[in-house]
Amino acid sequence: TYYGRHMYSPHANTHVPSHRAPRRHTNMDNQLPPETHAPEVSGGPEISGVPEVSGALEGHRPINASRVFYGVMFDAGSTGTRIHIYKFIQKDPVGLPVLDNEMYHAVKPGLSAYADKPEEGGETIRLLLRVAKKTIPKPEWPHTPVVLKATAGLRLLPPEKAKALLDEVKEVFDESPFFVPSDSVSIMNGTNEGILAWVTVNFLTGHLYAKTKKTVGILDLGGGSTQITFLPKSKKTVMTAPPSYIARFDMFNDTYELYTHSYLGNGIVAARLATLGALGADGLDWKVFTSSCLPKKFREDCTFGDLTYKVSGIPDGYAGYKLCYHEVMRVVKGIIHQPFEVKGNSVFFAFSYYYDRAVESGLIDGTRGGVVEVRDFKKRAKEVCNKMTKYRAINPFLCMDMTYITCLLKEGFGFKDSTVLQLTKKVNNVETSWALGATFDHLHNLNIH
Ligand SMILES: Nc1nc2c(ncn2[C@@H]2O[C@H](COP(=O)(O)OP(=O)(O)O)[C@@H](O)[C@H]2O)c(=O)[nH]1
Repeated sequence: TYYGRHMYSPHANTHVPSHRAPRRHTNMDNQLPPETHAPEVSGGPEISGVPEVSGALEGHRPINASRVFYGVMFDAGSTGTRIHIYKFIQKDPVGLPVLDNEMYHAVKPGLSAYADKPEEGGETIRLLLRVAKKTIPKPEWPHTPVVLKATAGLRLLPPEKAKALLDEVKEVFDESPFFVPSDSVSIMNGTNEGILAWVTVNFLTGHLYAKTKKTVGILDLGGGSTQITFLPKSKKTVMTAPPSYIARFDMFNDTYELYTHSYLGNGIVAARLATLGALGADGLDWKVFTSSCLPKKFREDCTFGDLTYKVSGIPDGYAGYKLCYHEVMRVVKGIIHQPFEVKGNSVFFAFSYYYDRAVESGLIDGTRGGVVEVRDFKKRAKEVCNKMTKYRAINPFLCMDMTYITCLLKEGFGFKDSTVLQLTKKVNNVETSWALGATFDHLHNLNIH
């Protein structure tokens, strides 16, 4: 539970009147369910978004009663679809709600695998909505917003196929008993994906309340794209970054200026195919794509998005870390921008596939996560690549993935060997993902510009 420390606000309830109303944003959905849609609270603290909900309920509930409400966020990723059901408690009508807990469930493959059969894709959403029905009490269904945001998988599909999938999801939502805001189903842009994951992690770690402006950076490695986001300490980082890598947004009465970028095609699965020279290639029916990053006798069909590729090791050639590093470089060199200050001593939280691969290779414990340095990924990558048969049963791509992660961190972002990575799946039992930040955005008017 998140009483006290995990309030929305850096000031908690007592300082609420010092809040000005966050500016209403234009680019993201922000509506309240029908019965709870309140007029601006007049005379009270000027807060828009969630606190209005409580204002609306004053008429038919005792003023001091705690109210519980829910938010449902779907993460339609390239490798899977996940549902996050958040339960919030509104302790008093004018105070800020508190995140009580999260229910999480995931299915594979992702929506993009259903590019040619959207109805079947919609079925996976129906399945996940059943989890929401089991978790959320029936009387709350009509007040509970359901929102789906898609990431790299749908960004990479031809627009008409992506649209057919989103239309199907919207139909499934409309048939459900939940509240469906307009624009409830969309493809999220990479900048928001980075910002919202940063918001989640800094909220859960308590950095958003501390007035110190001390925050942590985040590294998110998906199947199709990868994101880096941090609050620059040095003006030079901002000045030397490509302008589109600097994003400003308002939250809790503060304006933040973040360095953030999402590299489409640099997620771990897309990077595998690019390393193999298979992304964008023709002749997929007959070509076999080979790599020295794979066990020599390995051969498999790999599906990503709506395409299938034949891949294999090099049966009578060499395999190992050095050759593999050379191969993965083609996915990194000249593509990834090195921010000025990552050579410093900042701490980054790394999750998603950074976490999964660290577990598979034995770098960290699968339940507790852990702290590693960039050099640990490199050392373990070498071990995995030089003992491919040992790790083959766990994951035949482990050498390629670990080598890619090492290359991305060092050659790509330019991290030092000694840079500390906090590998985290959950903070206080809540998943580290952009989904919580996106739910806040929906409920609370983050203003991203
Ligand atoms: N534990 C956990 N893992 C997540 C969550 N969201 C995404 N992931 C992980 O993120 C990785 C896949 O990213 P995905 O969304 O498919 O790729 P993208 O489309 O490129 O962003 C996998 O390692 C997932 O297990 C989450 O909420 N919790």
